[in-house]
Amino acid sequence: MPAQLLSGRPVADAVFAEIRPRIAALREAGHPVGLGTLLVGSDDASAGYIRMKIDKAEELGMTAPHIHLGDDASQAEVEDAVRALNEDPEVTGVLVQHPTPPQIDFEAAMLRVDPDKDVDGLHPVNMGRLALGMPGMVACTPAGIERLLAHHGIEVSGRDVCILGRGTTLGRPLALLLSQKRPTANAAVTVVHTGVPDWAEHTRRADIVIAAVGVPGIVRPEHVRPGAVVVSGGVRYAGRRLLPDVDESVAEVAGAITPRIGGVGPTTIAMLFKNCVDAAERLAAGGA
Ligand SMILES: Nc1nc(=O)c2c([nH]1)NC[C@@H]1CN(c3ccc(C(=O)N[C@@H](CCC(=O)O)C(=O)O)cc3)C=[N+]21
Repeated sequence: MPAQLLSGRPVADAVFAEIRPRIAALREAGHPVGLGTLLVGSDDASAGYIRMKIDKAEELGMTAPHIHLGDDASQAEVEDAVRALNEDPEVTGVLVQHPTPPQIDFEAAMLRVDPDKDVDGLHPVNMGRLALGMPGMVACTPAGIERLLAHHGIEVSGRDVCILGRGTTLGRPLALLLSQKRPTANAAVTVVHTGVPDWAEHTRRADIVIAAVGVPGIVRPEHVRPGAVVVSGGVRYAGRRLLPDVDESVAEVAGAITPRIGGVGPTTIAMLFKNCVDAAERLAAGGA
């Protein structure tokens, strides 16, 4: 039986349908809803992603102030730009596009983002809120994956979820998120990584395998139990071609699997905008 395809597009559409009226209501009441983006350097792929986010923001009726600094920007210039976005009342969400040029300390720049405008959910304050189960901005790719599984009716609660990778943008926050006590989470989460040579022993036991590595094709059919749910979350690009962590042949054994294109990616973008609208509503209500 062919694997059920876990498309991210209908999930993203559902999120957009949910936030459109909320954006309209904010605008009608005279409140700003804006995604402020900062791009440092001239990487083509990054410029393309930023363009896509700005176009989507405008299509949703949001403003999208943008700051673009050159390849040779200094740390001080980057942090000044972050401060300008933080202080701009039109900006309710701030995004610093990753990666930045080598002379820039991305984490130090992230620390300067106002946690209540941190739509990427990557600021240590928001990571801390996630770890403590406090309300706050959740990183977009993990939030999108929880939503994707819920949308497609994949039961997560009480089941064995194995996450491959412990990176700060995906594996680490996803493990925190899916172990929270909520109906669409509540899982028995295992995290495997480069320190676990027999990682396949763990993935083979899991009901749900989530790859969050960024190593193309690392997950192969022999690494998953027949019928398991497989989510390909890691992104690596060769030029503009997306190379997923999960090899295409896994579809022959999986019970359900994300497609190479139109899987986790669209849900990530949708959650970015949902975070931005959540932030705008909190700011409109007079603080976080
Ligand atoms: N501060 C920051 N936040 C980010 O969220 C962030 C970032 N920096 N830097 C770059 C990565 C990459 N990223 C993508 C999100 C969605 C798709 C996406 O929707 N891709 C489509 C198209 C795939 C294709 O045709 O290549 C898909 O998966 O179907 C791709 C890439 C967000 N990133």
